[in-house]
Order: sequence, then structure tokens, then C-alpha cells
Amino acid sequence: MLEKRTVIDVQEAINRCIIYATEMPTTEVELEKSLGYYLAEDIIASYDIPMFDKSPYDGYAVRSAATAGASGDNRVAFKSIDHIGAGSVSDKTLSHNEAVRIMTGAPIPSGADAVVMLEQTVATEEGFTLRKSFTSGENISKQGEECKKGDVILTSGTLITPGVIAVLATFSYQQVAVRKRPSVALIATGSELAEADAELTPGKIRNSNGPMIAGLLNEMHIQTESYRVTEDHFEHLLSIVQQALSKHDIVITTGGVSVGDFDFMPAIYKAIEADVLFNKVAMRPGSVTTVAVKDEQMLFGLSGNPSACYSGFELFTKPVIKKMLGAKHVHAPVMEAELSEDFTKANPFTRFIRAELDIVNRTVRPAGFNKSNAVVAIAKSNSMIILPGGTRGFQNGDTVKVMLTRLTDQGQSW
Ligand SMILES: Nc1nc2c(c(=O)[nH]1)N[C@H]1C(S)=C(S)[C@@H](COP(=O)(O)OP(=O)(O)OC[C@H]3O[C@@H](n4cnc5c(N)ncnc54)[C@H](O)[C@@H]3O)O[C@H]1N2
Ligand code: MOO
Ligand SMILES: [Mg+2]
Repeated sequence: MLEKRTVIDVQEAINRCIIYATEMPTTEVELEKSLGYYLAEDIIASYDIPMFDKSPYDGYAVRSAATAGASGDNRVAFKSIDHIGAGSVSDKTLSHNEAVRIMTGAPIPSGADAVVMLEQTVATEEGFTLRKSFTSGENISKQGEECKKGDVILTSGTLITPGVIAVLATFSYQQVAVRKRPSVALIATGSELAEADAELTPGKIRNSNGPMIAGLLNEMHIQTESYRVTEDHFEHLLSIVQQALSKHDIVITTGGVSVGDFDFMPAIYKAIEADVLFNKVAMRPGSVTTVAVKDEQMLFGLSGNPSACYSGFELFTKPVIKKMLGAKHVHAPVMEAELSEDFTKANPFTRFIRAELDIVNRTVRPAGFNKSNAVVAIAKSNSMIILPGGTRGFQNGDTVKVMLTRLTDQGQSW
């Protein structure tokens, strides 16, 4: 008898996944290898930045009082008593009308309280003259002007970007606390799948889901082990799923989650006694996406149809992995944009459309042929339009919600 499934709302399905996902244990990684992890601790300034008053220019450090009254008709002369570059400290103390020739980044010598840029000086035998007065503190980068010792600079859960690495390096981190990355097993199911080097005999197709999901995981720096499934055969698939569960934190399958005679995933969840969080979602595509849990592990049964498979990963798997990694923000950003063409189909359920968002002009349109089995639209998309269930007839110019999935390949000269 055909199994009866209970349909749930997509937000509820996402919530169930997030509630179940648990953060991975913390570990330390070397700074150079930390890109893409999330901070597992707050980063607190261990010293002031800048650490000392320093020169922002190549020039001369002077006592501002000595520049009083300087003008074009009354150039004031200074004697240079020392010469330092960044990394060196002058041991001299300036007296009136003395100066230290100082390069950008070098500490301000004692007695000095202003810096004159080289361009503002005329060289003399002994040093230079200038034609303008300076105020105390002029052209000095003050100690602690960016941050003070003890300030919370970055909080736990922040994605480690190159900028974050710069901050960590600034504060002498060689190792940083992060959460371990989950290891993921990837199993593309389907007797019809011919591996890249195999002949495409009648009825066979290429496995596009496997490489696509591996790519999505790679983008998150997640190690993936792909398992080869040669046919839709219950015992064969069961043994591969069990093998995957014995080694990995997450098991992702593609295909075989619907009600077809060769869709074995529902039976496999039963056989391994996994709890199914949901197996029917009020959304298109990906309505049969199934998420199950077995002890601490999560199994994502993504749909075989490529667009459904992709959407299932973006909606359910990605936020779960982000939560496991300790991310502060697990969801993709959603913004509003203006539809730039009509979309007349009815939407009995929440519809996700692989879309091309013009972020600059805030307009969006479907990325071409957009059925559940579409693959090209995935490649052309940088976002997904979200149309609420129970609606129809969206027109050019209507405002719609758009989930940002990737925006890396847009640009314009300015
Ligand atoms: N009677 C019903 N039939 C179907 C239903 C339903 O509710 N009742 N749901 C439909 C929906 S919606 C979808 S989506 C699919 C989901 O199917 P499965 O997840 O079981 O996936 P498969 O049957 O294995 O394959 C579906 C489709 O996708 C192709 N495929 C599979 N794997 C790959 C891959 N790795 N790379 C590229 N393409 C792949 C496969 O050849 C099929 O064409 O079920 C509907 N049917
Ligand atoms: O899951 Mo299916 O993709 O709703 O078409
Ligand atoms: Mg099927």
C-alpha cells in the first residue's frame, strides 16, 4: 500500500532541521587554514591598536609649539636630529625646533606632538623649513584610536574571512578556536546514472547531482566522500548507507525518496530505524525531500530531480551545516526585488524559482526553463525567487522575495 505522508510547511521543515542540528566540538586550527570556519570564541583586543602613537606620513616629527607663527613670509627652520623608519624607535627627545625625520608607521619620538609631511618642507643643510603652523596631535595616529585593549572585536559565530584573518594576525593568533567541520557522505542513487567515463546507453543519464552537491559542500570547505551506487537495489543501497553512517556525521543521498517502485530511501530509513523529521514539504520543487535522524547523525534525502536537489540542499542542508559549524547566521539573506517578467503559473505550494537577481537594480527573473528536472537554470541562477503558496499570476513589476544563494559572478565598472 502506498505510504501516506504528512505534508508540512517549508518554514516548519527548516526549523525542525535547525532544532535537531547540534554544534560540532571545538578544535584549534592554524591561522592559515582557518578560512571558511566560524570563530568559536569572541576575539578580544589583547592590546591597543595602534599599539603606540605613530606617524601616518613620511615626514618630520616636530613639537607643534615650535611651528607657531609659521607662514610663507616667515618660514620656520628645524634641525633634524635623528632618522627613523617603521620598526625603529628613536631614543632622542626633541627640543624646540628639533625634528626627527620619520617614515610612515614609525613611533612618534618623545617630545614630538605633530608630523609634517615631506611635501610641506623645504630641505636645508641642517634639516628643513616649513610655512604653516601645526596643532598638537596633527598628523599623528593615536595609540588605541582603532580599538582599545579589552574591546570585543569579533564575536563567536563570525565567518572567518580574509579580513577576520587580518584581525587575528594583528592580535598574534597563530591558532584559532573553531568548530570541527562535519564529514559528509554523498550517495547519488539511481540505476540510470552513468559515471562520467561510462557509455551513455539508452535510458542512462549523467550523474549531475553528485558533482553539484560535492561542489556546494566544497564551497563550505566540507570534506566529502562520494559513494558509488551501481543500482537501485534495496540491500545494496542499505549497505552503502550503513557504511556511510559508520564513518560520517551527515549522509546526503540524492534520488529515490519519492513513491516509485525503485525509490528505496523510505524503506532504508525504516530499516536503519531512523526518525524521519519530514518526508513531504509544501513546496515546489523538492516536495519529497526527506530529512531523517539516526542517533546524532542527520540524513538528507534530497530529491533526484536536479533543481529539487539543489533547492533542498540550499534550504535544509546548508543551514544545518552552518549551525554545526557554529555560525551565528545560518539562513541565507532574503531581500525584495522587482520581478522583471510575468510569472503566470499557479503556486499551490511555496515555490522556489532558480533566478537571476540583478542586485544593483533590484530586479529578478527566473533563470530560464525552471521545472524540477532543470539543470541549466541552476547554473544561471544566483538566487531563488520565493513565491508564497496559494498565489498565482505574478506580473512584471510585482515585488517578490528573493533568497540570495550566490552573488560572486556579478560586477560592473564604475
Ligand atoms: N507518483 C508520484 N510520482 C512522483 C512524485 C509524487 O509525489 N508522486 N513526486 C515527484 C517529484 S515532485 C519529484 S521531485 C520526483 C522525486 O523523485 P526521487 O527523489 O525519488 O528521485 P528519482 O526517482 O531517483 O529521480 C527523479 C529524477 O531525477 C533524475 N536523477 C536522479 N538522480 C540524478 C542525478 N544524480 N543526476 C541527474 N539526474 C538525476 C532521475 O533520472 C529522474 O528523472 O519524483 C516525482 N514523482
Ligand atoms: O519534489 Mo518535486 O521537485 O516537487 O518536483
Ligand atoms: Mg523516484
